Amino acid sequence: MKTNEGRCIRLVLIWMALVLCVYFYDLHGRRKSTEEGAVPINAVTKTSGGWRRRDDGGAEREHEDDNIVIEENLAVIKDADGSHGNVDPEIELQEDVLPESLEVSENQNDILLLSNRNGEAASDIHNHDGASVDAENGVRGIQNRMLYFRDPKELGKNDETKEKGPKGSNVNVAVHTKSELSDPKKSANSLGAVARLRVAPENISTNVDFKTLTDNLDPSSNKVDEVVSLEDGAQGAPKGIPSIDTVTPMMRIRSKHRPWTISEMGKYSRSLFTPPPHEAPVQRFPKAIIIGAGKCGTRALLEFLRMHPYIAAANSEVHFFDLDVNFRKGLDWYKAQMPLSYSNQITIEKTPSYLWSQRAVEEIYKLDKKMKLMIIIKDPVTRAMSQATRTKPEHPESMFVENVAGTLRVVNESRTVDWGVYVKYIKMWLQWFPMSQIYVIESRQFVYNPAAEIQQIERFLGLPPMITERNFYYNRSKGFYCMRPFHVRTIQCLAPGKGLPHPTLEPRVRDMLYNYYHEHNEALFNLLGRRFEWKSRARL
Ligand SMILES: Nc1ncnc2c1ncn2[C@@H]1O[C@H](COP(=O)(O)OS(=O)(=O)O)[C@@H](OP(=O)(O)O)[C@H]1O
Repeated sequence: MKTNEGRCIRLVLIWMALVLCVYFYDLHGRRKSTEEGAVPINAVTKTSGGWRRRDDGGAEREHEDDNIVIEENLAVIKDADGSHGNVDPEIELQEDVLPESLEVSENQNDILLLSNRNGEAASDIHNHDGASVDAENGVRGIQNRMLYFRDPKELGKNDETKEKGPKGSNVNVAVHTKSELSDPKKSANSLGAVARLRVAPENISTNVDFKTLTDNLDPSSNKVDEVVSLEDGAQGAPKGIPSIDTVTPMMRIRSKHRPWTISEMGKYSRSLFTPPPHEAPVQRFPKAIIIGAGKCGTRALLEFLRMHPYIAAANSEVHFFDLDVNFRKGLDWYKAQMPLSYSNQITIEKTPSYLWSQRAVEEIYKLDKKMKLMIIIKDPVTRAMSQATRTKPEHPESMFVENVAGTLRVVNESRTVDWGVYVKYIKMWLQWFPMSQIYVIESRQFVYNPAAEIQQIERFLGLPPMITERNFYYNRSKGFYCMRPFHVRTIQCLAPGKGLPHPTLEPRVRDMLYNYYHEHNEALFNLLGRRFEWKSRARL
């Protein structure tokens, strides 16, 4: 009897101890999640001055000074400067690089979509037709932005693929450009292009951070299982590859820091974006285009605008209207370059050389008389220098002046010089479009205060005002603002190739250029009805 009683008491005590453990564990967990600042997504609403958060008891709290970053299904509260919490080190957005981070998601397809750091599909990086790939080691080809791997059901069926393992194992993929492959040094160093894909078990979605992985990979240790060579300019995919429509997707790889995708926008917060009910997203022609000017900040402008949930922006420069090779492909091809969008979004693209193309003016007008056009311009001498910096001539002066019979003259027929005569080109557009459809931004204003400029563009495009200073982060070492999009917790800066120091130009040549541009700039200020603080005529 006594033993039974004792047993009962012991059981009760164990039960109580268990209850207490669960209670403290739960309490600790809750506290931890509050300390980390993560709350369910449906508990936060965006307000004009910040965020409103509803706590468990239903009480509402304003977070004016805090920055709430929407992550997968949580809203993470951070200090206003973004320093609190786990903000990743800066992530560079690169224009012409290979995948930075890949995600394998879902379980029923045999398609891999490779994106670069901009979220651009691999085939887009090199050409718009798709690129051929090394068909060995399970890689079947690339088509319509999709890279096809051997059906994982086949993995393990022969020696070649066995080591890659069945579902749930890791596969390392190296993606190289053709030029990288032909240069052994570059190839060895191109670990930046290696990523490990997880052949996902059911419904597991894995984020693979490219940078972290590459740190762990040793090029000499032959750890790469797949080598994908993207041939520049190669046409189409190997035969026999089913089209996207006929293949059930099994794995989709996408850039972790890729731009906002529409299917996610509504999911994150309906206060940020609400797709029209019962509507499937489709590709549409742009309603607004950044037409130029090259080297004046067009990429920054596009990426900053892309943060707006009601904007769907094409990733790469499309070059449809200016390049014969693309123009010949027709408007269907053009539309196919556009991202999926809902009818309440505005599709935009940027191709900085449209500004200088007569055909672009006429064809864009034919496509849509109501097209909104955005032009960002900078001091033309700085623009010319920016262009010269990219081509790295030993004597940049040779790009601007020539010696004719012992006298120096500005080579005004050279494109580097001529493209800075903005007034001539804006007038060309004005022959077809009214000024009310053309928005001109001055690059320096944009560099110093991007939020204010983007807010004006929101008005120009008729978009709900959403972008604020909170979406920007000033990077002192770069001297530029970087982005803090709504939906990712990283700060995103433009590629390091932007903002490189310009070579010094011989003062005499620089002054000649300023003198050359003087009257054109004056004509531009008259046309626009405002002046920019550009250096004026120099004394020679
Ligand atoms: N936020 C931010 N981050 C980085 N760079 C910025 C930014 N805003 C403007 N810029 C300026 O953009 C210049 C490059 O212009 P584009 O993007 O139009 O170049 S391109 O025509 O697409 O090649 C580039 O010119 P350079 O300084 O000569 O590289 C930058 O000055």
